[in-house]
Amino acid sequence: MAQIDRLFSEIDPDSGTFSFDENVARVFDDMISRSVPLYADVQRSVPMLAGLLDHDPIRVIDLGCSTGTSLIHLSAMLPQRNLELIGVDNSQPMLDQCEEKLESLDLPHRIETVCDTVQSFEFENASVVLMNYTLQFVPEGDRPALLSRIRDSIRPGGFMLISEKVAHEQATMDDALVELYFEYKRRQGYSELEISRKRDALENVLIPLTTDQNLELISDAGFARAEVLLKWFNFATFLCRV
Ligand SMILES: Nc1ncnc2c1ncn2[C@@H]1O[C@H](C[S@+](CC[C@H]([NH3+])C(=O)[O-])CC(=O)[O-])[C@@H](O)[C@H]1O
Ligand SMILES: O=C(O)C(=O)Cc1ccccc1
Repeated sequence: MAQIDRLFSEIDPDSGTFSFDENVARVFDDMISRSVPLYADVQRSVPMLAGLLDHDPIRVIDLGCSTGTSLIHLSAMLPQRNLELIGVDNSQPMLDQCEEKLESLDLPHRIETVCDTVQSFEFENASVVLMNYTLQFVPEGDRPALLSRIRDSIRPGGFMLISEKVAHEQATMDDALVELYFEYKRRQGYSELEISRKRDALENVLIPLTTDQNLELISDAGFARAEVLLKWFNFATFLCRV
């Protein structure tokens, strides 16, 4: 079980730049569910959308799988389907938490995890590629080639589901959306100190693009259709079909 996220609550001279280390991994499930609006809805949408496919097997690659939440949902919600579930993450501490969760559950499918970067991991024949809140951590210059590789790996009928924190092209509107997001975090029990320290730690680590920039990248990668499936102020989920 993830511990309560109090990572940024005390002044700690060691913590500067955000990274997916042991300290983050230990609290990650609590951190992401309290920090990402619509997170539970995105997770629920994964088996709903994958379950619509007539692929057999349904092969799902989760890029930036963290503690395996989406893959676990898929297995639990689609017990009768033939699923191949593969999670990729370059943080071993996150994958250790994932393994711990998998050991405590009795799931109907095997979930394979791979410690690698999404830029170098090679995969093919995917029904579904998930990339929820992960592209924002990939250097901007690497994003076009990664999206093209994902596009080329997806079988006819399949899709990519991608969620991102998004920026607004207009600075005043962007400031307003960020303030609304900080209000959301206050309602989730985070203090001013925790909010501002995490904002500083994420600077130059989490680099959001605008909704239109993301749609353009997705289209340039060769996806036939992309639509905004869910949106909460500065968070968006894109359904991208081949
Ligand atoms: N280049 C990279 N290569 C591989 N993994 C990476 C890379 N950069 C970051 N990661 C990994 O991407 C994950 C991002 S979290 C995803 C949540 C999950 N999808 C969820 O739906 O619960 C989102 C967040 O923390 O905001 C972390 O586990 C990183 O280690
Ligand atoms: O907390 C934030 O500011 C976020 O953008 C969400 C988040 C969630 C988990 C790790 C990093 C960022």
